[in-house]
Amino acid sequence: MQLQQTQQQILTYLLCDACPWHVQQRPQQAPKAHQRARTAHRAAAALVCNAVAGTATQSNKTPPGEQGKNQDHKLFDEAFITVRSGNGGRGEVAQNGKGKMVKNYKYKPGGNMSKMIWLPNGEPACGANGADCLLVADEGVDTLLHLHKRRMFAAPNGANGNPATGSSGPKTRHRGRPSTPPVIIPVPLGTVVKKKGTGRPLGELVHPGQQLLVARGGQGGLGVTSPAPIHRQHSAKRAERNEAAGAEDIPVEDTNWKVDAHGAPGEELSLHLLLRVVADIGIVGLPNAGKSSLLAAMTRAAPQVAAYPFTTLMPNLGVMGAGEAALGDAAPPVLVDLPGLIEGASQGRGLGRMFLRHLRRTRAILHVVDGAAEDPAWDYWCIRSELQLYNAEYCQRPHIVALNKMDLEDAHELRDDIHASIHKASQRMQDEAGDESGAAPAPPVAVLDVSAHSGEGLEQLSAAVRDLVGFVPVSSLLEDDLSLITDDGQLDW
Ligand SMILES: Nc1nc2c(ncn2[C@@H]2O[C@H](COP(=O)(O)OP(=O)(O)OP(=O)(O)O)[C@@H](O)[C@H]2O)c(=O)[nH]1
Ligand SMILES: [Mg+2]
Repeated sequence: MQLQQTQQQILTYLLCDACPWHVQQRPQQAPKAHQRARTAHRAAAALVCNAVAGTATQSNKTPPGEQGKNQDHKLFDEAFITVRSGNGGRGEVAQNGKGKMVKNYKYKPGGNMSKMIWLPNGEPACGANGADCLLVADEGVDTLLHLHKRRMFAAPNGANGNPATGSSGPKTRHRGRPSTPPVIIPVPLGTVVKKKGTGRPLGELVHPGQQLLVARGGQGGLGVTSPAPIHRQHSAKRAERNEAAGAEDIPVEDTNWKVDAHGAPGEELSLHLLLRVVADIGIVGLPNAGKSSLLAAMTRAAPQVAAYPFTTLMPNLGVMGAGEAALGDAAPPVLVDLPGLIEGASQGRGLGRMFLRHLRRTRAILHVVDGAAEDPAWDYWCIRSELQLYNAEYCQRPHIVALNKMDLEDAHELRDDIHASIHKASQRMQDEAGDESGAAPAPPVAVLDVSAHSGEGLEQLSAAVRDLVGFVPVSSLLEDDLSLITDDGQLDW
């Protein structure tokens, strides 16, 4: 209280006319300069007050509550970058069609070879095409975070046709247009690329190794030869004739042939990249239900696990059966562990809406419920309602309920009751949706007792997940289903 009063007194003094600094900084003639000085003076006053109060001045850019916090979870699925492809290299400009006399390095005294030989000029060399900029779907990249560190990607220019004109490219001549290696920007699977500003979708990368050419390198210039000297003689003679006849000669110099040697410029554009994770199964549940623990137990993924809510802040991907012998022809199911959802998630509470959109490309859902919670059926109902509110289609996808932490005694004893109440909650949701004549949410395909710690029920769960993935026909997983870009070129977000 005392401190606040002192602060207030200092501020009042510094802003009043009695403050000598303030009076000095008040020139009568320049109102704008005075305004600037006054703003600076106020800032200085606030600084002094804060220094007296012992509080550090906080940057305006970061909200006070978020200082020092890791903001990766807000940035991982969106990035803005600028790409620039290389300019085409200059084509070689040969000065005349004649060759030149050069030393014959095979000459030997006493032999029948001449010391100098005539070397005809070769075809002038073309410039190389500028390098392209490509986005490539890379399985080793999970997020767009790396694109926040580097936002500008400029590809190198093509080499000039004539190595003597300072080009750093290939030194071979007359061998066609050499190519310049492209700049490759790795992005995670499921990245949608839009043009910044217009929002026009340029494409999306959903399959490993898929490439999207976002900026094409400029074409290299052509190798050209200057017009033969005879043409120059003609124009000189014409000028002489005109002069003798007293007519004005307008020299017409044809320089167009040089234009062909110029390389085309590259292009530059700004891109908006958005990520929607590509996975077969989305793992959802309340915080601390054991979603990450189950992912770690079922796959080789090593997500962070801790006994506090919101340990997971970004989706974690895991591949079931990675490294095991190939299971027939079917691709191993990919699981994505999403951050915990809470009541009101569909309205944006917790990390809600930020992550619910990552279920967009999943085929089925693994709903993890903490079996040792106070009311597991309510937990189940709460998350199902949020999914229904966010996107009713999510609730129509097939889902498995994994009752986790069944190694704990409380949960084990009540398992039958929990099963019954979960089925009841599911039935209630279907009835409610039926009353409102909306699309009915699907009942659970299976309710399984598991424990990520003891390993109980994990085999059955893995088998059920595989069956579930097989249950959605592979043909429906073709590009059309994964694509967020509709046939008329719009983004179905
Ligand atoms: N006893 C027991 N504890 C478990 C089991 N599975 C997870 N836990 C514990 O539950 C706590 C939460 O586990 P997490 O896997 O981090 O839970 P989560 O659902 O990913 O949590 P968030 O990422 O915060 O949403 C940790 O302390 C785990 O050790 C289980 O099967 N049995
Ligand atoms: Mg987690």
